[in-house]
Amino acid sequence: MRAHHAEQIDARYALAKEQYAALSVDTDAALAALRAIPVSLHCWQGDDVGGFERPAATLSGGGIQATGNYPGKARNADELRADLDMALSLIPGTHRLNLHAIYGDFGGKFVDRNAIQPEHFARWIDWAKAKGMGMDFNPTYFSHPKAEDGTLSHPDPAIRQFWIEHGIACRKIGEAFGKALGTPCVTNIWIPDGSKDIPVDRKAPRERLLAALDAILAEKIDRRYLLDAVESKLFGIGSESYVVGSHEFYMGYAVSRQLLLCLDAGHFHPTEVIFDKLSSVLAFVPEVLLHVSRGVRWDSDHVVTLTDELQAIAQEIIRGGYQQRVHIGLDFFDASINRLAAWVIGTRNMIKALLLALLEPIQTLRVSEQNGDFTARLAWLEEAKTLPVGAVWDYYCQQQNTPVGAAWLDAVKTYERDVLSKR
Ligand SMILES: C[C@H](O)[C@H](O)[C@@H](O)C(=O)CO
Ligand SMILES: [Mn+2]
Repeated sequence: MRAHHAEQIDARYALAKEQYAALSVDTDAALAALRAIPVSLHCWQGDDVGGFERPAATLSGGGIQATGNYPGKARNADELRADLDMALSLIPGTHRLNLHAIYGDFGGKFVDRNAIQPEHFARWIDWAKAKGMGMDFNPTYFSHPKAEDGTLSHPDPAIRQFWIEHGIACRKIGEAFGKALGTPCVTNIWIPDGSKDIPVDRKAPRERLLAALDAILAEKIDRRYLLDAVESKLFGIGSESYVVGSHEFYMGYAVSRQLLLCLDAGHFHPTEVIFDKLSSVLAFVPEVLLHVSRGVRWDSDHVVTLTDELQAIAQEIIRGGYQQRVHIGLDFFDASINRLAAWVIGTRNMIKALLLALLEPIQTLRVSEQNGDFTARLAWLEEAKTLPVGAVWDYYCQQQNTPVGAAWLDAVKTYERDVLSKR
């Protein structure tokens, strides 16, 4: 029965391949290109951004929130690894893991943020190495008593120094990941510093942040191991009137220091989109980190769905040939649905969007545009939407030994019954 199903998938793929070939699209080449694009899965979807610094730690402050109370969240790093193993088995391709600093294996001891070391992440390195995956990293500038009213822009030099030391420690950990795994670790700095109501002094915190970032980044680390990124935000919960690390601040900083700029899809005005920023920003910074997310009203972090914006982001990456310069990371946290399903839905959607972009009849589109035939350009952009991408996607999932169609949901439900419900 399964073999028959597999034959049907092959047959549907053969027909789709012919249809795309008639438009000069090589589906085999598209799938080979797709396999080479990793998506960095964010560890924090697995436990609502709690981390494992202390037993039963929860997210506090930072202007971010995971709403919902779905049962079965990971309570320690072993459970998180098991959940990730399960989720990754349902996602085609080889991807990456994006860890936050609060997710170390701390062995039951409290290790403060400025004292974390690569050894606290040795088990993650072994886990990733065994899977042939790369890892990315983030200092954690929230959920800590010293982060209650600012971090790198804090007026108190002692507090700033503590967080500078955390940033330095995290870059060392990122470097260790890069060395051990043979692929550079993108280490992304995001801080929540800001103000609920209208500040009088917008200047001094930004000057302090700039100096603190320079102190963190003072040591040059080989780009074969570590890539530094900085992430802006428009507003957070409790920082509605002012965010120190605004877009203009980090854009200027990344350009002047030639760092990666992180563009989080949920960090701009509600109707502002990031796809059109890629070709602009990449004219001035060497590489970009994406935090692919879905903003809904005030929340920047809903599970990624196959929206127009997601498709446009993927199109810009592929059309621009930016696969080596754009690092795709995910950033959402939803505690109201099965957390593994959230990873699987969001990641599969990201990959589907890339596949759609790789299957565009790009030659026809480009020639139409070059000839000024905008009628044909619009016509083909619309025709492309109903080409048989589903047949190519199913074939890819089968080829990668991952469930075809919604079969992944059965696996998640079984895992929920056998594992998550017992936590
Ligand atoms: C947990 C992450 O650091 C966080 O989501 C950050 O990337 C962000 O986007 C904050 O809104
Ligand atoms: Mn983000």
